[in-house]
Amino acid sequence: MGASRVDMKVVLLGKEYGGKTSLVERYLHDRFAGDTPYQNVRNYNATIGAAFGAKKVDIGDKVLTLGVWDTAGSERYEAMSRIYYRGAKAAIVCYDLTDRTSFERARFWVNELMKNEEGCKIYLCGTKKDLVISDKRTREVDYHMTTDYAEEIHAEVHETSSKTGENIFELFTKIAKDFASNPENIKKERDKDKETLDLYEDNKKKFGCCG
Ligand SMILES: Nc1nc2c(ncn2[C@@H]2O[C@H](COP(=O)(O)OP(=O)(O)OP(=O)(O)O)[C@@H](O)[C@H]2O)c(=O)[nH]1
Repeated sequence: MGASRVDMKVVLLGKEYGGKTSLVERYLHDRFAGDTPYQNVRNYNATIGAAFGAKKVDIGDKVLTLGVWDTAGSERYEAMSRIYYRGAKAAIVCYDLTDRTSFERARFWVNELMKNEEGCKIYLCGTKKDLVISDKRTREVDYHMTTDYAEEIHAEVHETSSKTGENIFELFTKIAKDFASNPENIKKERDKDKETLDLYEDNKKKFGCCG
């Protein structure tokens, strides 16, 4: 595997202020910007356009490189987010457990994906779990409602906290394992490797060298 190759594309979608960037930051860099004083409800760093990061995941018998696209939740960037989910093998559709309306937005993205991106596996992700554990009254999205919906759309539900790190590593590892266990993906990987090898052999024959 080439050093810079990404094995699978993962995209994050969901309402603004829903916790996508924090999830990615916790996963890629093990940090939480919400701890800094300038981060508050009125003045958080909203994503503009989209951001990209990559990380290697060891899933036991192999190591995969995940390319993670964090999209902007603002509806102003909706058209742009559509560009970013193209070709994604997994989508983490985020909703904020303390904001009922964010689940409506999650349903919107699920419909989009089901219509346009057949090969993309959907992971529903309820964010900010620490807030609903410390103060149960703040929960606005019922867990059983989300699992019923997930069953309907053949997705799964993960509830995470970027503040504490709960379930985040597990979520991305599950995504990588699901990808690797799908024979379709393995076949595509083999075809890709074969193409590279064929090109290498062709070049060797043509130029008598190996580039
Ligand atoms: N307590 C707590 N706060 C969180 C958590 N995740 C995110 N936040 C806070 O929620 C706010 C929004 O988080 P972001 O990660 O920027 O949300 P986003 O979905 O990327 O927002 P957009 O860029 O607008 O799409 C920030 O103030 C975060 O600090 C969490 O797990 N727990």
